[in-house]
Amino acid sequence: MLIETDVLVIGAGPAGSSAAKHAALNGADVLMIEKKSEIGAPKRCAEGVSKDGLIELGVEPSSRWITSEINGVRLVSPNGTDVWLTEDTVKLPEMGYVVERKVFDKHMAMDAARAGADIMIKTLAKGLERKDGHVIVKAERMGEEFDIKAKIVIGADGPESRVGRWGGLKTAVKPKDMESGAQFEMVGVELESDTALEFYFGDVAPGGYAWVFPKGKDIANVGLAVISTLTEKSAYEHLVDFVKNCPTTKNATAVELNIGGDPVGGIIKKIATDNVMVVGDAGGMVNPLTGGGIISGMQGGRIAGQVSAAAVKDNDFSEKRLAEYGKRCKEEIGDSFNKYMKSRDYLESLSNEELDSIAEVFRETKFEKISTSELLRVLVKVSPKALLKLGKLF
Ligand SMILES: Cc1cc2nc3c(=O)[nH]c(=O)nc-3n(C[C@H](O)[C@H](O)[C@H](O)COP(=O)(O)OP(=O)(O)OC[C@H]3O[C@@H](n4cnc5c(N)ncnc54)[C@H](O)[C@@H]3O)c2cc1C
Repeated sequence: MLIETDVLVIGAGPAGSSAAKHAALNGADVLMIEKKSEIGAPKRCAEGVSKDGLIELGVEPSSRWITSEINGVRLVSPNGTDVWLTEDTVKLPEMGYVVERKVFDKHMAMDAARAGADIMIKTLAKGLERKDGHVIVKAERMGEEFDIKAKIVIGADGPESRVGRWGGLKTAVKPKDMESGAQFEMVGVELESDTALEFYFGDVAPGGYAWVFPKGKDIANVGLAVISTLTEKSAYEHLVDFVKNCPTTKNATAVELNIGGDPVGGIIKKIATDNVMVVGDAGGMVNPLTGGGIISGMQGGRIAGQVSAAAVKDNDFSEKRLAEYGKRCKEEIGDSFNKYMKSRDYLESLSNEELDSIAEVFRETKFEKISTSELLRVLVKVSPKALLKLGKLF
């Protein structure tokens, strides 16, 4: 069997669905394939998304996939000192809603289908080759093997992406830039507030942080991410210790376990070549500080969809034509990642004691509104290296 299409999207996560939707809206014939039988499940995500991000993407919030609305954060230092900030005081990425990914992802795939994209579930891409200016992708569904001929392939196949590599892109992520995440969805969580995201810093999660994201009165995603080169223990072992020792979770029960990688090294240098583009986690479109990649992946997907459809109209699928995609991703997403990368380096350099002193000072400070320069002024008071590491950002 041979299926022909203009644009083939491999992977129906948020980035893939966004790419498929925008390629279809811009006139391309689009097929999206997904290896799993249920789009969005199992999740590998704490499910936090920003309201502003959804608005910017034109996605209407829906009670079908919102589990809780968030209006603040609780930041907890290693000795338990906590700082509460509300959304009126500070704008934080990934703050707005905690969603149900298995409903959210399906909703985004439905949007792509409504825009005109075809979807094949339970369909695995196994490899690709270029032939006569096109790409032939080997695929398998329910034991049947077949070929898909496409003008452009968009690899939206997540953190363990193989599509880019098949197409000749260097998508491998260095271990120091790959966070390992482990998370329980838990019930019986004794939340201080069911409208605030909780973040825990320090040795609980070397190179990352631990989180409690509420999904109901006593339900939450409780997880953490670590950089494996900075710790002897696995993310799962850190998580078990965290849950046992954290007052919020020590009496809670897990009903789901999620394990997954999160590439936090920024967008890979080259994200498009002849006939092939990568998007979302596959292209490193993850906020290096927070590890959040839903919104940025969807933004990348929108650009990939628009550029691929325009390239189809021009009948030009060359690396040169698709370079517009890399350029726009850098301008619209990548440049903002640089400051998050520096903030992550700074955070990583702080000892437990320094984190505790910063938390103490923040607790005492009455912030009207935290501007970045105000934040730096307070940080420099307690941690002079803040100026060194972050000074040029503000
Ligand atoms: C523990 C953890 C917590 C996180 N928390 C957050 C958070 O709170 N907020 C946030 O914004 N981000 C979070 N992230 C990151 C977020 O989950 C990802 O950035 C996001 O899912 C990326 O979307 P994507 O579409 O690029 O990839 P994915 O969502 O991974 O989708 C890729 C899809 O491709 C499919 N696929 C793969 N290979 C093939 C193949 N060969 N053929 C067919 N289909 C294939 C997969 O089955 C999958 O459905 C977290 C990540 C982790 C690990």
